[in-house]
Amino acid sequence: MRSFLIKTPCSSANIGPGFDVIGLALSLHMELKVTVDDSKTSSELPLNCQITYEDLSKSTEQISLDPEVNLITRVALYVLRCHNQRAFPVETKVHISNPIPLGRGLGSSGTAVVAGVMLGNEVGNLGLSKERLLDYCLMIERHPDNVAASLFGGFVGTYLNELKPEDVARKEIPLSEVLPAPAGGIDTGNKPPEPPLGIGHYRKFDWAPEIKAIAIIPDFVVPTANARNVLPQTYSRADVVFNLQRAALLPAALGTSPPDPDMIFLAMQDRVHQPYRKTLIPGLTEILQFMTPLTQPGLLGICLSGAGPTILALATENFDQIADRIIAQFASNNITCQWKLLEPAQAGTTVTEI
Ligand SMILES: Nc1ncnc2c1ncn2[C@@H]1O[C@H](COP(=O)(O)OP(=O)(O)O)[C@@H](O)[C@H]1O
Ligand SMILES: N[C@@H](CCOP(=O)(O)O)C(=O)O
Repeated sequence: MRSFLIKTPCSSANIGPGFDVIGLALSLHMELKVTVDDSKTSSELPLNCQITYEDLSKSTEQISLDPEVNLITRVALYVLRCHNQRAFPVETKVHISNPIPLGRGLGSSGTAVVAGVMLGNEVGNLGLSKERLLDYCLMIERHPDNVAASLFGGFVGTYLNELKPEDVARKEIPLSEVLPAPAGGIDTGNKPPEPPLGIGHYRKFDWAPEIKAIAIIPDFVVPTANARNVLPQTYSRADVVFNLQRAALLPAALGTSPPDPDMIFLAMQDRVHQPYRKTLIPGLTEILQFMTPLTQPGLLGICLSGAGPTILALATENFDQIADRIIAQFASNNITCQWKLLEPAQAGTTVTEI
């Protein structure tokens, strides 16, 4: 019998100008308690796997307990099947405790994908490195900012490699072939497409220890796919240059101690995704405009977290007042919120024997 714990932090992607590039792992962790009972020789469980789910975030969405449907186990099966293992080992039990709210811009799906690749790697005894597991994540999540933060931890800058034409084609295989629709318990025997080597890479940046992250989480869902559909296909040169200037400053601004509020506030401005997502998030325009380090002592910068609707405010003090002002702005649009004071989660995803 083997028992182990997989702990994966949530993420806040983009941090203003770093759309699909910059990510920050935060101290809200999903945990998977896994047991593999190898004293048994066969199992009645579908795909030899039993899932239990503890929702600590009070989300309204029901998470499937079918291992062929649940995102975490589906991703684990993808990794296993790439290595000629068709099902979980007899007999696998996975208990998921999840405090990360779903569809709010705190990387719940990226966290699930990262936990899933880790689960496949561990139960299959595959011995894949985290760097290789990032390739598997990218076959599913497609942008590296949130998954790299959840996998490696901390404040990261990410990029995708220029791949050879045949590898580009493999990387762009439709998601329906990577994670095929559930086959109703019937094993189709198909081997899924393996990721090309070295799709995605990351670099960790410093983070000034004084800086804390306030996450203001509205009580409504914005699916990331919808928030990507409202973005334009092309941008003006002026808007691209505006974001490049700020993204180049951001790591130095957030890594320097003591933090310079004016520099950070400027470095967190964005013209690539936030202006377009305002249509999905009532009050976002006002929230991004009405608070500055001058009007709000302690505030350093403010942005949309991931694809939203969560707002991320970085600050050194007066956390309650900053959160209260943002919550009041949402309340004027009849939207209620919860908020959390978080810190960077430097360790990323960990596996501990228990
Ligand atoms: N722990 C989980 N287990 C299974 N599915 C999950 C889990 N977390 C997220 N998901 C799936 O991901 C969806 C949310 O993904 P997405 O729209 O990208 O929002 P987010 O900004 O939270 O990542 C959920 O609706 C759910 O289908
Ligand atoms: N760069 C992506 C990040 C999505 O993050 P999530 O937390 O909303 O899943 C984007 O902005 O679309």
